[in-house]
Amino acid sequence: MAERLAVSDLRLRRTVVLVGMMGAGKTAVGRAVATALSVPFRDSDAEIENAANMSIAEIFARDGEPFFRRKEAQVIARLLADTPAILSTGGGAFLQEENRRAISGTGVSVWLNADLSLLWARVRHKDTRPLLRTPDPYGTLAALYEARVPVYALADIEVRTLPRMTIEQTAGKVIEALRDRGVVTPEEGA
Ligand SMILES: Nc1ncnc2c1ncn2[C@@H]1O[C@H](COP(=O)(O)OP(=O)(O)O)[C@@H](O)[C@H]1O
Ligand SMILES: O=C(O)C1=C[C@@H](OP(=O)(O)O)[C@@H](O)[C@H](O)C1
Ligand SMILES: [Mg+2]
Repeated sequence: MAERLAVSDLRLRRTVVLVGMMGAGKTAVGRAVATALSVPFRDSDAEIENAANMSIAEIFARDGEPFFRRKEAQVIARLLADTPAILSTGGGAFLQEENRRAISGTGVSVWLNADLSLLWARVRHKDTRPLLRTPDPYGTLAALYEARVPVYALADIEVRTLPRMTIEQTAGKVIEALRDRGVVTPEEGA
């Protein structure tokens, strides 16, 4: 009987783009998936922050959300043109049709889907997300969730993330889904 392949024997065929709400774990899980597969990890927010030498909150405050969205689209297009990698996006990226088209052209989208209660538990004590700087951050998060879920549902693959799952367990679930879809395949000769 064939032995089970180690994760390191797998090859990534296309860039995997993690999409979903703030707090779903796109950044944390994306990094863990990349580590497990020994492929590069990119995060569109981090790319924008590094290029501007400012935090996302500072960019929103100084240049506004439309400026941020233009930068985000540029970064995503640039990273999709690179060799296959794991690319975590910010929660609003997939809402833009331009980005969805670019992603479906060369990459594969994975919706990291978490319940609103879990998202809230993860983001409520952080002040790094400018869209939640409102008098009613829970109400704002809930409204964004309602509006965005139908768009995230357009992603190629959905992976549910549950409260008791560790980052590594969720990453394992993502890798399993990628194997099922042939996005990661056995390395030739492995
Ligand atoms: N099992 C888990 N899966 C994903 N994230 C988790 C998990 N447990 C805790 N977290 C934490 O949730 C927070 C939000 O995760 P993050 O990756 O920043 O989400 P996103 O990039 O989708 O906004 C981080 O502090 C992360 O470490
Ligand atoms: O949902 C959004 O519109 C945003 C999500 C953030 O990224 P995370 O989803 O990684 O928190 C960041 O891009 C920005 O604050 C806007
Ligand atoms: Mg993130």
